[in-house]
Amino acid sequence: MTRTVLVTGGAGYIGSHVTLSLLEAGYAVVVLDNLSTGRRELVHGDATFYEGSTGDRDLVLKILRDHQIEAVLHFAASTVVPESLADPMGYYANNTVNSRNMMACCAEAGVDRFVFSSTAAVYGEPEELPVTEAASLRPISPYGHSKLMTEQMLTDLSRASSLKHVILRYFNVAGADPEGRTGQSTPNATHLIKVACEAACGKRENLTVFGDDYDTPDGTCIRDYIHVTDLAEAHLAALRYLENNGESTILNCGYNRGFSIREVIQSVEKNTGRDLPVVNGPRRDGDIVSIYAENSKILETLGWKPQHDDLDHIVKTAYAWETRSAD
Ligand SMILES: NC(=O)c1ccc[n+]([C@@H]2O[C@H](COP(=O)([O-])OP(=O)(O)OC[C@H]3O[C@@H](n4cnc5c(N)ncnc54)[C@H](O)[C@@H]3O)[C@@H](O)[C@H]2O)c1
Ligand SMILES: O=c1ccn([C@@H]2O[C@H](COP(=O)(O)OP(=O)(O)O[C@H]3O[C@H](CO)[C@@H](O)[C@H](O)[C@H]3O)[C@@H](O)[C@H]2O)c(=O)[nH]1
Repeated sequence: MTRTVLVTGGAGYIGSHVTLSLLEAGYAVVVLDNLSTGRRELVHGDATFYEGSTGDRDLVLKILRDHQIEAVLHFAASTVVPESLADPMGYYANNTVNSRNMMACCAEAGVDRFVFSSTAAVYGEPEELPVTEAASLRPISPYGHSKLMTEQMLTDLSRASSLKHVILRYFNVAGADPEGRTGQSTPNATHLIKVACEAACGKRENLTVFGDDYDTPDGTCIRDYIHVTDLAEAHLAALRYLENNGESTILNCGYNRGFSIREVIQSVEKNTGRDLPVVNGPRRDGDIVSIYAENSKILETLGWKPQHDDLDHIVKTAYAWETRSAD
């Protein structure tokens, strides 16, 4: 029997990749997206699409019941760290309050598998690297807090009900489907690799490095860039884990290593053959200096086997998408 899953945020960057993987694996997919940053054309033709909000209780309950949804993969969110500093109430409304609605609807409709898109931002500045799931949780942005509050609600609900969850803490997601079927088309994107690829193909005048006086080897911030296709496979593995009665758990999604902004720029220049117009700017508020994932827990728990752990490959697939998409 075909299993049907609900993907919130399925018109977005990561949700559209996971939808592809789910369809390929034989799931039926329903997408709920309000198109605030997502694109209608990124919703796969074989998925059923609802334009609407995760905060709309009646709509969410109707979808869960009409489609006999077995699991929810909850991507829909506001995702930009600096934007969250300027608009904290908006971030708590969309990321925390609307996520509460999704969980409450699942409890009411008897949907008891929930995969949640959390973030490395819940750790704040780590005391030790690589960072494990057991590290202190001290977010430094409203975005990180809004996600941590959702993690807490989910943990409490799972204790009090039959719901089981996998919380995936993504590190910096980048790249695009190697077959070019989907990619990142977020308007006014702020993500480093996306912005660098836009600059490389002349869609932006330059790339500003936000701070080069940090206490790191080359003075710029360090992140763990994970290929979006590997992340999509982690979601499939998480779903299967819950189907096999796995216990609720929290897992880092990253590669155990970090790259500085300068290293990313070098990779973009090498793989695009373009000199990037780079400008040195001031530090950006809310930035963590250095963070990368300890990933042994996800490898052991889900049997996840990353296939795309290579910065040059990540950059090449991101650039290939950038040069074929008009936006
Ligand atoms: N991109 C990253 O590096 C990264 C890292 C860590 C965590 N995440 C998390 O992954 C998830 C997906 O991020 P993304 O990079 O694909 O961003 P995205 O902006 O491309 O996708 C988010 C999608 O959610 C939709 N959406 C937002 N609010 C909604 C609402 N109330 N109702 C219905 N739809 C709504 C948007 O229209 C969009 O399609 C988010 O939860 C984000 O916090 C992303
Ligand atoms: O034009 C740019 C864009 C970014 N950066 C820097 O590059 C690093 C990475 O920034 P960015 O790509 O914006 O990612 P983060 O702020 O680390 O946040 C991303 O990664 C988090 C997980 O680590 C997710 O939760 C967020 O949703 C996602 O936006 C930071 O030091 C930025 O200051 C620049 O110097 N110039």
